[in-house]
Amino acid sequence: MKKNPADIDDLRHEAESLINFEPNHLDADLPLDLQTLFHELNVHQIELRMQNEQLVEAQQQLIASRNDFITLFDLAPVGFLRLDEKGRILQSNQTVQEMLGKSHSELRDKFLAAFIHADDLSIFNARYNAFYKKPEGKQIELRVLDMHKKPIYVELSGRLIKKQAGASVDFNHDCLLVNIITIGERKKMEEQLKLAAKVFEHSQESIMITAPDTTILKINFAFTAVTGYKPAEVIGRTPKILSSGRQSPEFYRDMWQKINKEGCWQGEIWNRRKNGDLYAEWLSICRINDKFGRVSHYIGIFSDITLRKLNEKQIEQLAYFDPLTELPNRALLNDRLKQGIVQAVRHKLWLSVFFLDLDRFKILNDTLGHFAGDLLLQNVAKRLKSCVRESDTVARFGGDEFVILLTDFVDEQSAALHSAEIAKKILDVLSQPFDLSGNQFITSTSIGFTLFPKDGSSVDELIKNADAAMYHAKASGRNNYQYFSDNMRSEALTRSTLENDLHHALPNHEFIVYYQPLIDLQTTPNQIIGFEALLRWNHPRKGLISPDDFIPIAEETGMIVAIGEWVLKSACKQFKIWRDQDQPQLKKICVNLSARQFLQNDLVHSIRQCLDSTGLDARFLEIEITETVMMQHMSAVIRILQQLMQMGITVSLDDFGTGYSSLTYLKKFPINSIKIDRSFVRDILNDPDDKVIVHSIISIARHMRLDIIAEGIENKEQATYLMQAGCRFGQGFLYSKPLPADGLIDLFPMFD
Ligand SMILES: Nc1nc2c(ncn2[C@@H]2O[C@H](COP(=O)(O)O[C@H]3[C@@H](O)[C@H](n4cnc5c(=O)[nH]c(N)nc54)O[C@@H]3COP(=O)(O)O)[C@@H](O)[C@H]2O)c(=O)[nH]1
Repeated sequence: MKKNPADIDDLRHEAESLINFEPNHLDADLPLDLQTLFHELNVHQIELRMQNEQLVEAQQQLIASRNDFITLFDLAPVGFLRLDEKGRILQSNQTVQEMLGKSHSELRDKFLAAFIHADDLSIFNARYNAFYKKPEGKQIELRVLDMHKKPIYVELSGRLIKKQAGASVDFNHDCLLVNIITIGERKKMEEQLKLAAKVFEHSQESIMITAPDTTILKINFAFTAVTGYKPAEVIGRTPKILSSGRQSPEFYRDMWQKINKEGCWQGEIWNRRKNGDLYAEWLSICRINDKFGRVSHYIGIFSDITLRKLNEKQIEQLAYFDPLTELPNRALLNDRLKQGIVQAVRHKLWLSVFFLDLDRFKILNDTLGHFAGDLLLQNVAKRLKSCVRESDTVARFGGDEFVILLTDFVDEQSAALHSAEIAKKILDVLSQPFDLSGNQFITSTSIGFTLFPKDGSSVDELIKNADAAMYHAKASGRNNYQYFSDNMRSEALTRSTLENDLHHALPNHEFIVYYQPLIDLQTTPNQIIGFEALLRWNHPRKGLISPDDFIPIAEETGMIVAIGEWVLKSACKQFKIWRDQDQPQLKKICVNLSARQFLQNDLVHSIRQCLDSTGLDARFLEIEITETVMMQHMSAVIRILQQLMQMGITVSLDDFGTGYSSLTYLKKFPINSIKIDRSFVRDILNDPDDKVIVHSIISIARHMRLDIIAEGIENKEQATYLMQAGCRFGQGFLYSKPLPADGLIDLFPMFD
């Protein structure tokens, strides 16, 4: 029976009182020996009883602690297995049993291998022996299978238990106590960390991780590739090592303010590589907080955008700058003008727009070549820039045309005054000789300028008006400047109305082709050998408009291509009708082609198509071109003319004598006839110069075996003179004004 602590204390007191026994207290009847013996017996008995009580107590404690241990062993949050040398399970705790979904008896004497995932068995088998013998410091990671054969990641660690002397059957031999913990979460974390590490290392973006004080803790490969710095060279230092000095302290202050306020910042930054080169990076910096909301790290991620920036710059350069002169081109000029207008409106300021055209630039190009022409344009660009402020814009508008934008004038008077001064300066500077690779060249320029807001409110209007003023400068003898006037405004208005109306003329069938007969002067009576097709515009409000008034607009706007095609087709069709009316003396129909038509890609193809569709034989068609057309696009024109000639078409050179009239050109160009301009015919009877010119032209043409046609013959005397001078063909009011096709029938007997 278990004594409670109070009983034990009683006994202990009883024993102590006996131990302290003194003989004079004992029963005097008993001999002293006996009394002593009796006393000792009592003491002994009490001691025995005490020992027994203590033993019982110790046994009870042992059982309790064994039970406690078993509870602890079973319910420990980690699994325990006792394995023998072969890996057989000797004992398992409840945690393992629950993990594997097996009872103790189902596990007992089974090999642990039976519960391991097939793919991990080889690891276990290969390592168990060594693990058993010396488990210290070793772990085996593998997957065991639960009751549903689902793999669970576990880590085994162990301790060898040597057999104990006097141990129970279970422990009378060596065994391995294996500790099993599930590591599924840890594995997941490890996988994620591995993945993150791989992403970090192999990222194309450069990454740098810093401590809260911006000390660099880690960088990746891409960081080294971009900056040239290896980890050992930057870890422990701050990103200042990359600083280029290009960003201001305010820039960095704003950047850090944003990071600390919003958590992230991104933007473009210029830094310096280890080799000293500057580079541009697109950088994002993010603040990483710990669970208490304090900064734990900063992560900087950047990519090198230097090449992209260079490309962008080149593209921008190409898109907005003229490659030859490096001046802003039309697109940038438009942009600057728009901005200038906005600013001027906002601050009530005035602008001035100059339009410049070099005088006789084409002559230089043709005489000294394109290289010299390019050099001149480059030098002109430099000189123009030297005449204005840095904030003004000098742009190349195209060819030999420049536009200058002057800004920030406080009122009209100062704008007009300064513009006039600058115009004079430009005229002076550009009239100084240019040294073009050793060749001295003198040029001049014609300038027109216009003011905002007085003379125009839009970019187009301002340029158009400045251009109109420039034309007036040219017309006033070149090498001067003109300020856009109200007269010019009404001219510009008329022009823009006409341009607008011209767009509708073709679809509204407002064009008519007139024909002027070509006469053989040497036949009696003079025979009509063909016609020149001359376009008329029957404007709905203004009536008949001369081609001189609308052909230049059609040229500039490009409408001439469609209009020219229509004229060609109408003329060919009409001439075919006349030919089919049994008129064998009709040998040619002449059609004027303008410069712009020569620039279209498929001119030859379109002429061929026209002949095919009208059925007119190519030998009846004559193309008229002016010297100006020939000069502007020389090689292209020669090529096209050759192709036309191969088709059987003839070519005549119109307005001869009014342009450059270089004899070299005459030799170069494939032509069949020359037309003497009517300005020489008009005064031929009275003006000795005109006589000389006409005689010279006829003589040249004869030598070159070219036909000669004199234009603008208005009286018989002129006709007789020309005929006697050797001119075979002519046209003019003497014979007929240009008329519509049906008007010609009544005039000439051959049509009867
Ligand atoms: N690209 C194209 N140009 C064309 C076309 N149609 C005409 N034009 C060109 O327009 C210019 C003006 O032509 P137009 O007003 O028709 O004048 C022609 C004649 O009317 C005029 N002429 C003819 N005889 C006389 C005369 O005795 N006296 C006098 N004062 N004028 C006369 O000459 C013009 C013919 O010019 P040309 O072409 O040089 O032979 C003119 O340059 C036309 O070329 C077209 O469809 N496309």
